[in-house]
Amino acid sequence: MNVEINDLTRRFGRTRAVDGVDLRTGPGVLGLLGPNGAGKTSLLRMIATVIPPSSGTLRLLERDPGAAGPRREIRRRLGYLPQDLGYYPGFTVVDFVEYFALLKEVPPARVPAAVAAAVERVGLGDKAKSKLRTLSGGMLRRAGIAQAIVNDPELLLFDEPTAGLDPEQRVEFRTLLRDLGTRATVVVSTHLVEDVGAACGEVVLMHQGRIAFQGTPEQLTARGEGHGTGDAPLERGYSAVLAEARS
Ligand SMILES: Nc1ncnc2c1ncn2[C@@H]1O[C@H](COP(=O)(O)OP(=O)(O)OP(=O)(O)O)[C@@H](O)[C@H]1O
Repeated sequence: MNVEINDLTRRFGRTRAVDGVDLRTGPGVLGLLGPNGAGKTSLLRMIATVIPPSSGTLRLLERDPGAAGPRREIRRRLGYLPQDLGYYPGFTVVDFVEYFALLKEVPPARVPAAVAAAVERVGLGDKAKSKLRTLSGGMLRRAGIAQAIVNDPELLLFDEPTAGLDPEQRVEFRTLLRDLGTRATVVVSTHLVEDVGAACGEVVLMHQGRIAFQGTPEQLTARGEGHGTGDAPLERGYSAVLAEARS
């Protein structure tokens, strides 16, 4: 199992952003759904080793991120696209992705090819030498995806990766997700249930810091049959589960 989480809780003052979550997952694409404030970002940040849990246990890539040595190794082998990634405006796309490759300790001799491959994979080959300040929001998001995949990670965490992408790019990104999920564990937080239907083998729906549903997209769809509101079957499943969690 690449991710093993037991009774994980993260508090911010009196708020329990994540409240007793259990989750185990191996290779494949896992979609993380839930309304604003459900705890998706907080859960991803703990898995990304950016914030520690308040309580509970977390094992990543068979290692304990609470200890400095294993945490460093986990960080070398993971990729993370946060919701609001900072960009140095004067960097080119290549400078930016290369910077992350070096942070992740990709062997220097392999960096140029790894950077070129990541930039191509997100469709930014023709913008490789462009300064970040000249890119559109969607292109910046793709540069962010490139930095997350540059080290060929075994654990990939995307926080709302399709926000700002145009429809064609979103479709291409879903193809990339499916491809990445054949080898890595990919956890993707999104508000777009279409992303989940198209790219995820498994879905977790969070509500108030807890897991309200875990299963396949088909199982979530089944929860909406006959009730639930929404234009698409998955949306009806989503709303039916949330309505039940709130009642
Ligand atoms: N650094 C923080 N300090 C204080 N409260 C926080 C912090 N981060 C998150 N929270 C709170 O924790 C709860 C969960 O937030 P989180 O960002 O994890 O949810 P989310 O599901 O990612 O939401 P969204 O869909 O809006 O991105 C919210 O009530 C939020 O206000």
